[in-house]
Amino acid sequence: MELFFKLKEKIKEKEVLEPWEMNIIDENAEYLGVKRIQLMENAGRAVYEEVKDFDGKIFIFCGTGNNGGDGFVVARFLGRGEVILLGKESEIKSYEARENYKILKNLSLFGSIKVREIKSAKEIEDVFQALREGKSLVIDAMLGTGQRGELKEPYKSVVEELNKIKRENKELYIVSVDVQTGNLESDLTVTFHKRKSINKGKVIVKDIGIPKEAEYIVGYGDVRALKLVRGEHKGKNGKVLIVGGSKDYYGAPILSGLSALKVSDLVGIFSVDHVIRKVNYPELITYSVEGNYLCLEHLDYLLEVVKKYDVVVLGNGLGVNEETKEFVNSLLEKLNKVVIDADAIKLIDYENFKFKEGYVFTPHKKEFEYIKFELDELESTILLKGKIDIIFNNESIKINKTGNVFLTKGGTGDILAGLVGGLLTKNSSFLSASAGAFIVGYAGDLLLKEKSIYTPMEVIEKIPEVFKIFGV
Ligand SMILES: NC(=O)C1=CN([C@@H]2O[C@H](COP(=O)(O)OP(=O)(O)OC[C@H]3O[C@@H](n4cnc5c(N)ncnc54)[C@H](O)[C@@H]3O)[C@@H](O)[C@H]2O)[C@@H](O)CC1
Ligand SMILES: [K+]
Repeated sequence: MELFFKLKEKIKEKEVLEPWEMNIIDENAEYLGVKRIQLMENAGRAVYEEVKDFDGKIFIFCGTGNNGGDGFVVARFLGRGEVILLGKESEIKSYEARENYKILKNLSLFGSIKVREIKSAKEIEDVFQALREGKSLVIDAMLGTGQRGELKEPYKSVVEELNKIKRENKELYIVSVDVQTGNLESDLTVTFHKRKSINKGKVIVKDIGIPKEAEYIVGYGDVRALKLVRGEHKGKNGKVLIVGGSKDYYGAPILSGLSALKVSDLVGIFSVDHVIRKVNYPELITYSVEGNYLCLEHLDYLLEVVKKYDVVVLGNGLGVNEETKEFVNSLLEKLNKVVIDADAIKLIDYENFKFKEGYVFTPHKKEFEYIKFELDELESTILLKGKIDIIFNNESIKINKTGNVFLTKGGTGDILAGLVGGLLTKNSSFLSASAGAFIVGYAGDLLLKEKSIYTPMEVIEKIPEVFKIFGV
């Protein structure tokens, strides 16, 4: 942890977050044990505090996601107003939002709070009419950080109509919860934790009890943020080429390859024939060259093969010969997306090396000492493996605490490198490294609950279960 604190001090804290980054932080706050319903309560209350003195009509427009959930809480605190749910109760997505909606329905018996469910904007012409005249407040709890792409109906028409009315009636105030829905022209946005990149106009940032630590821990938020196609639609993931192995080591590249297969459509292994002869998995495509170690004379063929792949995983079982060193350095000059593991880390000529953004280094403590870098120029991501893994680059840093002592055995590093390679085909270096470390550690933790000893192959076979647990 000492190194983590040292690095963290030098990496500038983010002032503004992308919506997807905030989604990860929300989920990782939950991973740390902060209940989502607590955060929703605080979020709703924070908005209420800003609007409680309003003395006109109040309409609370709520979506079926958690932004809508915040809106339900605002309504409860206000104790009055008309809640318009853009959808049906059965479409409310989370347990937390549903619970808060149920409360409103109970309260609506007493009449101060009204609740309506709509399918289309046409059904609330009377509401729009009421908004055209006199003083009123609209709480926009339609969509939050989960909104993607163009607005769909009924959101699109509701936002268009509200914008139109807003231009006609100067006494209509619109307050957005967390972020504006689409291009809604709100007067104020009350956002949570930190400012979001999509916030526009006047913004107030409110603390809702998300701990700062949630920004620095890897959790299932990272796993769920992955772009990864699973199940029957598989075929849209990437292609990974494992480059490693030598006359002395053949197991390492095979483990990397089998692990990469769990998240990729196609995995190839490029190695010396001694290794390729041992690959008896038909799922792995093989490219064989003569010799004991990979060296410069194999480079032209490799560069031809590489064209068919998205990511290279380089290093496992390569050996540390002088001729392999030239091979590694010449190869890296030509490649942009590479997981650099094991021996490759030791072979890089750091004096003449560019830390490209698409590189992920996966050293353990000893290998880490070889890497010579200036932190502010470090565009590549380093995943330093240990009891607690540290994942960092010049912009971000996190720690991962999944995993147990049995994962320090041979083989696990190869599995991690292969998995990160598979993820890197479609995801950023930092997210691939973070989620990869979490998944392999978690797979090991699941196994440890079942038995006292387990093998690397069992870790690989556990990977799909980890995805299933976290709904990926
Ligand atoms: N996750 C958490 O821990 C917390 C979340 N909070 C609130 O939850 C919000 C995020 O919640 P969600 O992730 O549920 O996201 P949203 O509330 O933004 O809802 C996302 C849903 O809306 C739909 N949608 C997405 N894009 C759309 C589009 N273009 N047109 C129409 N519908 C669209 C999709 O069905 C998607 O599932 C935050 O902005 C914040 O307000 C707060 O309650 C604080 C705690
Ligand atoms: K909103």
